[in-house]
Amino acid sequence: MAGCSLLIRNGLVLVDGGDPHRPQQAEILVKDGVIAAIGDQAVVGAAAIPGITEIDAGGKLVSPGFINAHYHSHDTLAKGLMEQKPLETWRLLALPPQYPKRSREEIKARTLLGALECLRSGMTTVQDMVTLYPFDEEHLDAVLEAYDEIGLRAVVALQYADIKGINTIPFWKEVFPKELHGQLSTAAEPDARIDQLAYFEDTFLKKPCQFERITWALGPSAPERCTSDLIARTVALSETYDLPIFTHIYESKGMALQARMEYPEHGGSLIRRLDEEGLLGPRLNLAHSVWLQDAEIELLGETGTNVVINPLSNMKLKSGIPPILELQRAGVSLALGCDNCSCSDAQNIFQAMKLFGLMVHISDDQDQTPQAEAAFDAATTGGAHAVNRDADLGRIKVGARGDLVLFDLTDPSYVPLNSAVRQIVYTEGGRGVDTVIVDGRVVIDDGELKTMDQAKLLEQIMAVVPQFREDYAQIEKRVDKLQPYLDEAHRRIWAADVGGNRLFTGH
Ligand SMILES: Nc1nc2[nH]cnc2c(=O)[nH]1
Repeated sequence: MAGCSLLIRNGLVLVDGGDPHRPQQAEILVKDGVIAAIGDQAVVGAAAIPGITEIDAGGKLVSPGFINAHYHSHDTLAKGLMEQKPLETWRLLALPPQYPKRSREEIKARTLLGALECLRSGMTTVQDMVTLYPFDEEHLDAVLEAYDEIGLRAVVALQYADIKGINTIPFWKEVFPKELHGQLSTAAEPDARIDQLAYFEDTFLKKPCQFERITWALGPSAPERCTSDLIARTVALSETYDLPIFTHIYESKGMALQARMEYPEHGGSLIRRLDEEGLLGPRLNLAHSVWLQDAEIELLGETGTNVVINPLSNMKLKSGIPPILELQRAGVSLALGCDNCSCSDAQNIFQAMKLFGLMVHISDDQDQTPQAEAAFDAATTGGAHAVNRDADLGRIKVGARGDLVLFDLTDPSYVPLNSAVRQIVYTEGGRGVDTVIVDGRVVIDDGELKTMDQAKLLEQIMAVVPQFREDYAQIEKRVDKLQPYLDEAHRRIWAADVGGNRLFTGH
C-alpha cells in the first residue's frame, strides 16, 4: 500500500526552521505519505482529495516523528532482567551467540514487541542492527515482516563480523583458566556457515525492496571484530548502493584499551585504522564513541563522520559519558539511540533525549549551548542524517514523509506550555504521546495501536517468553561461574591508562 493521505487541522506545529519554543498553528496535508502542503494551502489541497481523512489536532502539539538511530531487536525479551553490569559481562548474558537457536515465532514476536515500544514512545523510524545467530534467512524474513505489519519505518542492518569475539575482553588469556576459554564467546562470534554479506547483497540490495518502509544499512559489528578485507567489502557495498553504515566503537574502556594494545601500527587508534581503510565519512555512523581521544574527534569532524549517542546503555553498562560537547565543537553530526532492551532497558526516546541534554553539564559547567534543542535535533534531523534520509525524514516540511507525533497538550507535562522543545526533552516521559503517524498512516491513535490487534500481539509474545526465560537462566548460571575471572579482567582494565577519562562511574 502506498503512503496514506490525511489533513491535520488546528495543531500547534513544530515546522522546520520555526521557533522550537513557540510552535505555530498550521494545517498539514499529507498526500500519499508525503507532506504536500503546510498552512492555508493544506486546506485547499485537501479539498481536491475526496473523502480524505481529517484529524482534529486542536489541543495537540505536532512534532516530527523521532528516529531511534541505534537499536538491536534481538534482546527485547530481556528488558529488566539485569542490574547494571560492565559491557564485557553483559555481552555474555545478553547477545545472540550465547543462546540456542531461536524460533521464527520468537524472532517475529520480539521484533514486534520492540517496534510497539518504539511507536508508543513517538518513534517513527528505527535503525535495527539485528544479530541473527546462527544466521537463518527465514529469521531475517520474520524481522522484515514484523516491521511491515506493524507499520514502523525501519532501516535494517544485519550485524556481521569475521573475527571471533573472545579477544575483545582484554587480559582474557591471562585471567581465564584454560578449560574455560571455550565458554567465552561474545557478540562478535562470526557465523561461518554463510557469507551473510553476500547473501544480503544478492537477496536484497540488487533489487528494489518489497517492503515500502524498509531500507537497508550495513552493520559491521565493530572494527576490532572485522578483518580489513571485511571492512573493504563494507566500503564497496556502501558506495555501490549508497548505504549508511553502523558500527560500535569505543563503547567501553575495555574496547579502548584493546585498541591501544592491538593496533600499535595505528597509534592504538581504531579511528585512524578506519581512516586508512576508507570507512570514515558521512555514510558512517559510530555508535557510542565514549572513549574517543581529542585527535580522533577532530578527524571525525574533518571527515564528516557521524556519531550515535546512546546515553541509557552507556550509563547502565558503566561505560562512561560520551564527549558530546567536544563532538559538537568539532561539528560532528549527532544522532540518538536507545540501544538494546537488555541494557537500556527502555525504547524511550524521551529518556534518551533528557540524558543527552543533562550529561553534557557534568563535564562542563560553562557550556551555554541550548542542549534541549541539540537533543531534539539529535533525535530528529540527526537521526535522519544518520540513516541517509536528510531530504525526507526528521522535519516537518513540504516534501518530507508524513512521519509525525501528536502530543496531548492537556497532559501535565505541557501545562503551561512555556517551551515546546524543552518540555518535550525535559518533561515528557512518553505519557503525552497521543497519535503517531508513519507515511501518513495513523499507527497509534489515542495511545492505542491501530495496525494490529495489540491483545493478540501480546499473546504471541507471551507464548515465547517461557522458552526465552529458561534459556536465559542457563546462561546466567554459566556466567556466574565466570564471574570471578570477569571481575579480575575488569579490575585490570580499570587500572590501565588509555589516555583519557570519560567520567566513568567506576566498577
Ligand atoms: N551495545 C551493543 N554492543 C554490541 N556489540 C555487539 N553487539 C552489540 C549489541 O547488541 N549492543
